[in-house]
Amino acid sequence: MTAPAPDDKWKLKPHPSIPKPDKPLLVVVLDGWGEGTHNDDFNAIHKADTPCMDSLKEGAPQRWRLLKAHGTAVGLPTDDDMGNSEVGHNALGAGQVVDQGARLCDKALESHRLWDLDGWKYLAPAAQAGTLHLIGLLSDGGVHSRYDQLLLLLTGAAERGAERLRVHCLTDGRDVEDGTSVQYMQRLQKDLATLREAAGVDAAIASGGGRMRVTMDRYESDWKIVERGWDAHVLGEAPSRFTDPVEAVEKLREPKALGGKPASDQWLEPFVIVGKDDKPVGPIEDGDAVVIFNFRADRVLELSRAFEYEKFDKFERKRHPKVRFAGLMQYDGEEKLPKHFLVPPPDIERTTGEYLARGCCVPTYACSESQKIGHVSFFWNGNRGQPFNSLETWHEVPSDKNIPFNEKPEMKSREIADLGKEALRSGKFDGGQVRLNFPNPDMVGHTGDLEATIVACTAVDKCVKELLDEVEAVGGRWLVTADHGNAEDMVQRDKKTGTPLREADGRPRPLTAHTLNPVPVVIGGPGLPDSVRFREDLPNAGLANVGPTILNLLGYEAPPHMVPTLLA
Ligand SMILES: O=C(O)[C@H](O)COP(=O)(O)O
Ligand SMILES: [Mn+2]
Ligand SMILES: [Mn+2]
Repeated sequence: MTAPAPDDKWKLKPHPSIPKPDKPLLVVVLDGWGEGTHNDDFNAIHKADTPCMDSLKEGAPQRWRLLKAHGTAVGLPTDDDMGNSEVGHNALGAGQVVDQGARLCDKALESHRLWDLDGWKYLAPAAQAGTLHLIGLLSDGGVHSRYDQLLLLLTGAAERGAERLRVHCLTDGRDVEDGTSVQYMQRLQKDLATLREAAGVDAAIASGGGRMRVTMDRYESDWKIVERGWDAHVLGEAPSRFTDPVEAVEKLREPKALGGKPASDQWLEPFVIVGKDDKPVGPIEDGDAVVIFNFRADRVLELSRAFEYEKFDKFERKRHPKVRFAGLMQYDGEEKLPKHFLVPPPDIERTTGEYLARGCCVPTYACSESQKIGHVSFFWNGNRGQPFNSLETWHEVPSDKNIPFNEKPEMKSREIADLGKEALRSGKFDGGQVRLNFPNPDMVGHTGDLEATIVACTAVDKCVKELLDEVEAVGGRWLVTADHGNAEDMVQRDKKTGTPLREADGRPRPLTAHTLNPVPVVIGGPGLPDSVRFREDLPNAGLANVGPTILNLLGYEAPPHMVPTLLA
């Protein structure tokens, strides 16, 4: 295939002092690798064997620094919001801080503008004549959804003629403390009772299940997860049927064996709520309205396809109701999926990837395993599901299916490292970028299993060492960073003192969620002129500053709309 010709619109000026490399720039994202404030037994990175990352931190202080990876630095509503992969990779790749989904939805709900937009106007007739179904993650995590937004959607719809409302809840335990599914169900039951009372509507919880087992798969890692959700939410079919949603999660959490651990909220089996007549209270029927109330794309794109497309072969839908379907946001702007949405998504334009592909015409190789391939491609390129052109190669290593990743903490890090080394050696990406994401610190961190996360961080550090050695051998350059914290803090702590919190029996209370900690960024490589180092006048730099820095490391000046480079 002939290489695309440079498009003048996307050309970048050569960097005044950093020559274009004739070898690749390696970019490594260690997913969930934060810089902890507590170097104690619950900091899996501190406890892991990490000679490579330690040496990078000690070796070249002018080429190692911390970056903000949470809150407003990555476009989230407040600085109490933890970072996450979506906003993190968006910022890294775009070199800009954009208002992210959570914030855009907050604004549209607070101003009531949401109800005047096309998305609601499309849903309204079906919401008023039929049942309005809301499907999404039930928690305050603020990573995929947020409880208060669900409540505003319910009350707003009821005020605008929706008389029958059904909520299909995925339980969390990943972005919030495990076990809180019970409280969230109780809270929703109470709020729905108030809504029934105040607005005289018929509102109820209709189905649910654990987010890692039901509905919220991503990057087509395991369509069975979506199928379980389809059966429960749409068909009203699940192995477990309950009349009471709180009892449902309590029972499904019960330890399998006497004295065993309760089941994680993340992995609860699907359930359907039935009435006294033992019939499901809220299957989805022709003429209904359906809205997914997650604002984040990756874990609801597959369910969206199942609702949106006549032609569908990923699992047997058995019945495909004719509904008016919308997302809280549009989850893929290129695929226009879903066609209808309540709030316009973040508008992430003129990203580093587009300049490099269309104007500089340098090659990019992006690789990770299924669980994070979309992070280094889709999110990195500003929520675009296709490469900009043939200069971009996206390579997915299939992840293990349907296992809690603490059972195999090395995940596919070995394969990713080997593919990265091959790409570096191949010559195919000279002058361009070899970009890798290692999911381990995050995916294993989310299980709350401290020992497994220590193994995960040790494995990843070894991979980084091998990759940097390969860059040394080929004479390239490298940048290593992360997208948010997770593994560096594996225990819930007293907010004031930082003391680890414990259960009644003294066991530490695991922290499965991301953190608000900064992340490291470090540069180097034999191809980098000795004069290149980090500037000291950007104390509040964040992930977005990595974007222009990557362009500089590739020998280009960054375009003026991006945030400042990290380089002096
Ligand atoms: O989707 C998930 O796995 C978590 O909610 C967020 O994790 P990520 O932002 O690291 O993907
Ligand atoms: Mn992440
Ligand atoms: Mn995560």
